[in-house]
Amino acid sequence: MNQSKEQRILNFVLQNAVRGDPRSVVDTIDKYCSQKEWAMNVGNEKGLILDKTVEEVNPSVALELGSYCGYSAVRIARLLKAGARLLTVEFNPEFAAIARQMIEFAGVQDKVKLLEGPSQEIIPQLKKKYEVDTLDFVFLDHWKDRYTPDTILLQECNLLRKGSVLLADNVIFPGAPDFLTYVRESPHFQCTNYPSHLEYMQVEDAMEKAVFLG
Ligand SMILES: O=C(NCCc1nnc(-c2ccc3[nH]cnc3c2)[nH]1)c1cc(-c2ccc(F)cc2)cc(O)c1O
Ligand SMILES: [Mg+2]
Repeated sequence: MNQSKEQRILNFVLQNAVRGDPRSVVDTIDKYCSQKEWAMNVGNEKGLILDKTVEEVNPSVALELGSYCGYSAVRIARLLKAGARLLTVEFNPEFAAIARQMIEFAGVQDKVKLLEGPSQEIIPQLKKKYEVDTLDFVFLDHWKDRYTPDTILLQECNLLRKGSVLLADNVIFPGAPDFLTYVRESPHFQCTNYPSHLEYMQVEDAMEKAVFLG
């Protein structure tokens, strides 16, 4: 049975990147996905916005919704200080299996915990089961119609504190219009838009940063 695109991406990394070197894993995925097969990694242009935001926040506890192949989990984890951790949520078992191997190969497995399942089930478990107090940083990159309900759920579960930073991918393409309306009209969020492009394409996209005001 022939391989999935995600398996081909992983194989290309295993054969061409440097084990234990997160930067080489990220660059190798970008090389494959810009030259051979497009895939929905955040990519290097939006990846730089992600990097700057993670460096600014310098989170002790970060959450990612939508692991996919592990590209952004590796990208985030490589910037985390000693003792900091990233929880990443993936719904699709095939994607989760690929992401686990990608994270392991990059050598960031001690900083990253991949939680398999729907975000709406996992978010309410973060405090008790995963010993989270509050989240310093949340990267939203899962199904675009889940951004708003999960942002509401994070608040309901008291997982955000004054200054918690949400960063959302794809707010223009494929688009998350209800999320933009929700955070921009909410008195509890201070929003900033970062125009960019869809990964590996010349299509307009953007990221939205929403800082929780408490
Ligand atoms: O759908 C996307 N990303 C989501 C994947 C995912 N990986 N994991 C999940 C998950 C994880 C826990 C969940 N819990 C409940 N739903 C869940 C869904 N979702 C996505 C799509 C595109 C895209 C652009 C142009 C096109 F022509 C087609 C597509 C670009 C992007 O940057 C994306 O991020
Ligand atoms: Mg995305």
